[in-house]
Amino acid sequence: MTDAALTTDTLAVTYTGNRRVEAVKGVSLEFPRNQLTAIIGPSGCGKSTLLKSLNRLHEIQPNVEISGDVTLNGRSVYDTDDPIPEIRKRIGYVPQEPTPLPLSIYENVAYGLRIHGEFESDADLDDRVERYLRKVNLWEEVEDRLDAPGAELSRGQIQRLCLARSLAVEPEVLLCDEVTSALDPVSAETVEETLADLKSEYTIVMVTHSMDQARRLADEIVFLYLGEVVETNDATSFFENPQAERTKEFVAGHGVAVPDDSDDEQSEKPSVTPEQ
Ligand SMILES: Nc1ncnc2c1ncn2[C@@H]1O[C@H](COP(=O)(O)OP(=O)(O)OP(=O)(O)O)[C@@H](O)[C@H]1O
Repeated sequence: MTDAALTTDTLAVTYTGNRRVEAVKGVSLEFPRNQLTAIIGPSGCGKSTLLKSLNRLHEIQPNVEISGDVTLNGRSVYDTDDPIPEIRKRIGYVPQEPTPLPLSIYENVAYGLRIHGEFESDADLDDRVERYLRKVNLWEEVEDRLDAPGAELSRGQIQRLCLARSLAVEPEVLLCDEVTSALDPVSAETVEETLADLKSEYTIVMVTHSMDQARRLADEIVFLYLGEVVETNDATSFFENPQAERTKEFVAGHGVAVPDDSDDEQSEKPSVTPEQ
């Protein structure tokens, strides 16, 4: 049986604004411990919505309904009295856009540790900041300018700084939402190399548009289509021996886009009904 750090049980997410959109439709998944799982699928299939619902990040926007559950190391993420910041500490999130805090390089990493009071002395804080900058392969590039603003770094360096900030509070799971797609190819490669180094030590769930990146990095693949899981498998089996017809088409590079609403009334798209 899989040793799963994170599981979902018939998790469903519906946007209830001007129109109802069933973005994630009753998804049950297991994310294995200390492995990198890539969530892939065509644009609009619900990848980001699924990722954000894993640590309740979607709750920062109005008009979202959720049912089902997420379990982190045996404890419900939804049916709990734990404060949401505590949940998001245990399940970290790195967004697509590299976003430094308006603080120094050092303080960007120290930030969460200071908030959660998780250091014993200044020397301990220094050690932790260095440890996590090393983990993301950034220490040697910044050790002589730790007091400089984080925003002065290159975008690839900032994204690694954001990874260090997330890792410093020792999350049980790390969510990565297209973390290389806003970067130039060289920066994207350095961030990808960092994820490759981290993945045996952390449970990582990553959304990516890049099949090549999923092939290079992922241990496990979840293929979503129209808010449902079409296929999930270890990466080698998924790419070399896809089972579902939809997966075969997707892997072969076909059927990539969810049809546009305006093209065809009968076309497949996330279930949308007008607001009552
Ligand atoms: N805040 C929102 N309000 C209403 N509908 C939304 C909202 N966010 C996403 N959606 C809809 O939910 C569906 C899933 O969107 P989501 O962003 O999760 O897909 P995705 O697979 O991550 O897309 P992409 O690959 O383009 O980033 C889409 O139909 C989208 O239009």
